[in-house]
Amino acid sequence: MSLLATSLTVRLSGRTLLHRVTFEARPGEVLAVFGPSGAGKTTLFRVLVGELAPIEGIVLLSGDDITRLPLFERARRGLGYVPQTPSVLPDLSVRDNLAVFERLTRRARPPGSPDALSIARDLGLEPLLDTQAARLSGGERRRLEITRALSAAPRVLVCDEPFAAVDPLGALHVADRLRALADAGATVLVSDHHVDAALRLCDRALLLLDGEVALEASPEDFRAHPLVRSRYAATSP
Ligand SMILES: Nc1ncnc2c1ncn2[C@@H]1O[C@H](COP(=O)(O)OP(=O)(O)OP(=O)(O)O)[C@@H](O)[C@H]1O
Repeated sequence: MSLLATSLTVRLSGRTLLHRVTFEARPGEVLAVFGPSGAGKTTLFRVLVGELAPIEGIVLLSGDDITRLPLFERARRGLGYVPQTPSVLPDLSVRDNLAVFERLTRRARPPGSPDALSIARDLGLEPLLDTQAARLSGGERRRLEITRALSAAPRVLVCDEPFAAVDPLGALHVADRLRALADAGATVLVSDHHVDAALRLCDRALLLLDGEVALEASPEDFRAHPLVRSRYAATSP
């Protein structure tokens, strides 16, 4: 499923947080959204998933206008979301967190899509299945949130900082899983300040500056672009 954003504009408390943001993310690809803190990445993702309404612009999912649909309705259509802020149920075990989410998001999963326990195993969570989520480290919690999102076999996955607090080896496993999801035909959006990991994973990269798309490029061109180097990251060649 493609995700098309056209001219998205968000204004809150008298400030313009997004201005005419337009891009398309296509099935089979990973699109990375980069930008300095405060550039508007989380704001953009919240608009895409239905947590925040734009004052202008539209979001199309596979050609359908979903701009006014609530988050749960978008989820039902196959739009998954890993928010930036913690979203586990702290009193439940890892296993029960996965089971509750599976019940909530039950929808026809494509044949052959991996189940929650096999994803949990791949992401190193197997020894923690009976641990209370409140006792997880930041990186372990992040891997649980990603496992949960992947277990719904989303057709579009919007992932806000998937590598946050995840150690380097864990980040490789997370990246492999996100790549596999895209290779199976899903559309994946990520935003993360782990620039190297995200650039290795993505097919295309956007740079958001002050709420506007300043650049759209291949990972190679993005890495070398003067605007990226001067305004965001001193990337290694
Ligand atoms: N509810 C709100 N009301 C007013 N301003 C807000 C609100 N939520 C966020 N902002 C502001 O919008 C701007 C963009 O925030 P956003 O969280 O989208 O940035 P970001 O690019 O995701 O940053 P980071 O990389 O630090 O996560 C920030 O300046 C933030 O202070």
